[in-house]
Amino acid sequence: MRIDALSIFPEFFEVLDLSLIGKAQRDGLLQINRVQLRDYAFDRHRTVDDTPTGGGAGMVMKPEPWALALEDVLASEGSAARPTLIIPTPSGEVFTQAAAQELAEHQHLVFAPGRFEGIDERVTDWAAERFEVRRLSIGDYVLNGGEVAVVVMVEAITRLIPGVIGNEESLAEESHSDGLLEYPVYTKPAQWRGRSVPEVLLSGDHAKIAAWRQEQQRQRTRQVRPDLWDAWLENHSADQ
Ligand SMILES: Nc1ccc2ncsc2c1
Repeated sequence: MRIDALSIFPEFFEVLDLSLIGKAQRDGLLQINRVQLRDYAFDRHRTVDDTPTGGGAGMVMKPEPWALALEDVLASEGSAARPTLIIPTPSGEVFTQAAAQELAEHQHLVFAPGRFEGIDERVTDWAAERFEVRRLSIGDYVLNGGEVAVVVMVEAITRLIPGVIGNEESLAEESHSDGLLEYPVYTKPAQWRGRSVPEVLLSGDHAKIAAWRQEQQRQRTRQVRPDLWDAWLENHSADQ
């Protein structure tokens, strides 16, 4: 997979050179290009924003630097396939594990995180003629920009690429991978500050342990995320 991450603060993406995502790049499973948007602003101050047309507070990101940067990405695109342009925005569809799993199948993802009050809307319309455009939100709260959302989405997506995390089996048992929250985990010592590991986990009975873990997932999901629990029940009504 190739990823292009465009921003006026590309330093945010240096964290992706760490740990498993960094190793995946070194192993050739992944290529992440960081692009400085200001390299596509050619006035003396390399301006990327301007006042909102129609008035209002703050500043809006100018369209031209984005179009020039995205055209360079397209020019360097090796395959005939249209790259997927992900615009992180609080007004987008919610990014979920299902979205991460779908996007992990794509060969080329381009991220265009805005700052200020957002990017001139015409960039989205222009890009839709050249990319598959997805406007995605990581949740309902206020951020100063989309760069941290890019880091969240890149980690969630790229960890699903075969070979990126050593233990592929663990993927199947994680929160949201099967629609349920994950079960509680324990390790040694069996007794810690007066607290014991659940007996069943010491039984060696793998069937009992699996059943206990499944029940823990269901209880935790029902208590903490009734929305997920209702969806899970709907999808598993035949099992009940
Ligand atoms: N404020 C805010 C909230 C969610 C979100 N997702 C992608 S960019 C963004 C910005």
